[in-house]
Amino acid sequence: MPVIELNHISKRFGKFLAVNDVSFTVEQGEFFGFIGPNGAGKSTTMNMILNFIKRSGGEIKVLGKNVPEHDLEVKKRIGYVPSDVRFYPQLRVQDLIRYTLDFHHMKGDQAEIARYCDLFQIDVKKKFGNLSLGNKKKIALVCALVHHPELIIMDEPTNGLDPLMHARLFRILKEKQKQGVTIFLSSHNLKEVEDYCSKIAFIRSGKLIGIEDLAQMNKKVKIITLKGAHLPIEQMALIGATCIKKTDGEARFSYEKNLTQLFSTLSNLSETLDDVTVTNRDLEEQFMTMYEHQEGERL
Ligand SMILES: Nc1ncnc2c1ncn2[C@@H]1O[C@H](COP(=O)(O)OP(=O)(O)OP(=O)(O)O)[C@@H](O)[C@H]1O
Repeated sequence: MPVIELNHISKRFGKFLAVNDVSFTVEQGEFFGFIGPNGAGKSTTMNMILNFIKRSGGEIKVLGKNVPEHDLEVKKRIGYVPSDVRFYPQLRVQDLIRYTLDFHHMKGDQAEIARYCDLFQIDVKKKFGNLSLGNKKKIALVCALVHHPELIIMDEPTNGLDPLMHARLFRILKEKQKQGVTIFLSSHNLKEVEDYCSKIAFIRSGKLIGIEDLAQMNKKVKIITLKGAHLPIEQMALIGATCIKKTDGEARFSYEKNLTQLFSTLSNLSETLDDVTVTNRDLEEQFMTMYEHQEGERL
């Protein structure tokens, strides 16, 4: 069952088209990544999914319900972690957690809350305004979890978290996913997206430029590195090498075709090469390939 359905959604700020005809679907239980460079339209898209801002066009369904018609009903079933966490600074953490539960008309599972606070090393007596950036983020994470949401939407959730807290957060998220919770993660930390997401949507200048199944994506494209005094760049380009980068004594390129042809060409050149390595393309390579040469880049 789809948990998020975006159909040709767009958002204009005056004349500026921040999100342009974006459509995709997130299925129940998926760990879904949403990535793109700064200003690509990620937060704007999430703000429309959450009905924090009105869309200019298109249709949105969350948990099978039309947004904004079922706004409150849908919001009660979502946990949200904003990139910039803002709560009333005078409130103590324990009160923030209580107010979150009140909003959801829930008492909350005290043992579970204690476990989260313990895992994230949270002092519930402290005032929110006195917390560090990472500790503020942890409060937002706990508030996004305590009401047992069916969908968790996170905008840069690990910004400010130390590596231990980072690992603990993803342990909790994996547990949630096993229970059938859907996780929508927008992050510039490509390693975490690669480690945890199974599907990724790529956005650029407001437009969706691809949706990839991560397991397929990484196997499909190989990254080849050649070392040697005379590098056969022209021959490689002729047999289908792309994104060729050459530095002194080293050439690196992407290769999507049949490896047999590559290896047979390289074996004829073996005397001029010192080393050849073949690896699966990782998400960072994919990101660089997709975004390095943006046409009409907007700033
Ligand atoms: N309220 C607004 N008024 C005018 N322009 C806006 C508004 N909100 C966002 N924008 C613009 O829309 C574009 C998309 O912004 P958005 O915050 O969605 O990007 P993002 O992909 O989340 O970027 P980042 O990775 O830097 O957080 C940007 O050019 C931004 O300046």
